[in-house]
Amino acid sequence: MSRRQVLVYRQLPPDQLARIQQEHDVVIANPRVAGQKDAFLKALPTAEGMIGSSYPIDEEVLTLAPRLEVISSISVGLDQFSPDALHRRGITLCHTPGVLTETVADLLFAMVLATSRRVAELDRYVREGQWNRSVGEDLYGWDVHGKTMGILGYGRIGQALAHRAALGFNMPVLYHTRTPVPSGLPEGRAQPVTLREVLMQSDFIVLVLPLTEQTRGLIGPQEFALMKPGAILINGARGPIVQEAALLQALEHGQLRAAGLDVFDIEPLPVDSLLRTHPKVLALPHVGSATHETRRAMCEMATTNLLLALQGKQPLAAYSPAPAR
Ligand SMILES: NC(=O)c1ccc[n+]([C@@H]2O[C@H](COP(=O)([O-])OP(=O)(O)OC[C@H]3O[C@@H](n4cnc5c(N)ncnc54)[C@H](O)[C@@H]3O)[C@@H](O)[C@H]2O)c1
Ligand SMILES: O=C(O)[C@H](O)CO
Repeated sequence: MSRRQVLVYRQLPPDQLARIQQEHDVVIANPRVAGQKDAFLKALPTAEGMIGSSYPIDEEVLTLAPRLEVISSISVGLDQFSPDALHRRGITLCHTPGVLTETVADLLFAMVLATSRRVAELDRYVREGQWNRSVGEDLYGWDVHGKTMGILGYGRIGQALAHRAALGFNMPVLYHTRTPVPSGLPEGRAQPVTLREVLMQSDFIVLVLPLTEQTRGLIGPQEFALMKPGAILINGARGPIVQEAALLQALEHGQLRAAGLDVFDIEPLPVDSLLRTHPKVLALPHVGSATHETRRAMCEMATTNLLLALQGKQPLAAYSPAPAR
């Protein structure tokens, strides 16, 4: 097996990098790190494999990389790529589904609890020295157990979230997804419904579906208007699925009680974003899968995917286009 040229465009644990270096010649250049963009661009013309994440591999990048055969993304989401275009060009696109499912579901549920019980807001209250008497109603939160959980996108993570809600917190679950699937829960604990029904009937609306042409801007003024007054929106999917201006309006007008956001239109969130300082927003820096165990598992899986694909073998998980109907 001949050595190939691999471009590593995000930091890997040393042992995973060593696995690649054992078989291939490696250039390390992260275009998001100051001073490394030129090295990234310079490596593209000879790159046959790439591994990384969080950087758009667009037409401009691909035009510079005519020898590319494999891209291994350290993510489950494929929105940094044009998967069908890559497929047409014969480039294998691998990703890391499954190994992060439970970790992301944990974080989504943490956001449900934190927004409803006002955890971050009350932490600020104590730190700022405002706790000088028993708290009054103005600082009370709202119960989570028994409330209705609405999930948009009932795939791996959506189902793991539904388990936590239904079995851990006795919450009725409503879900809407592109491809109908059984709930995976005991009879009567979760129901597939329309998007409109999720929006109208849920106390919590959690987004955990991919960013695609169909889902971009999916939640806008009309969808916010359908929500129960006092609903809480959690976006653990991708920022552009929610229209940020409409989200701010819904928070301002009291339609939404709070929003828990792990993802944003522009990441990192610009310092002048109104979402950064909004009192009803719980903002996290895209950390759904960011635990030591899971980020390591993602890097291992992505490395294995890259090595298998460069050997001409089937990777553990690769994109394949939906069959034509
Ligand atoms: N915040 C984070 O750090 C983080 C971490 C992992 C994943 N994610 C996001 O979560 C997404 C889901 O991950 P997963 O592993 O559960 O994927 P998955 O493929 O198992 O599930 C996605 C679900 O969304 C549904 N869906 C797709 N298009 C839809 C549409 N137009 N309307 C309704 N439903 C639609 C699919 O039918 C599927 O059930 C990823 O694509 C990624 O964007 C975010
Ligand atoms: O899609 C994913 O895996 C997460 O959002 C991390 O990028």
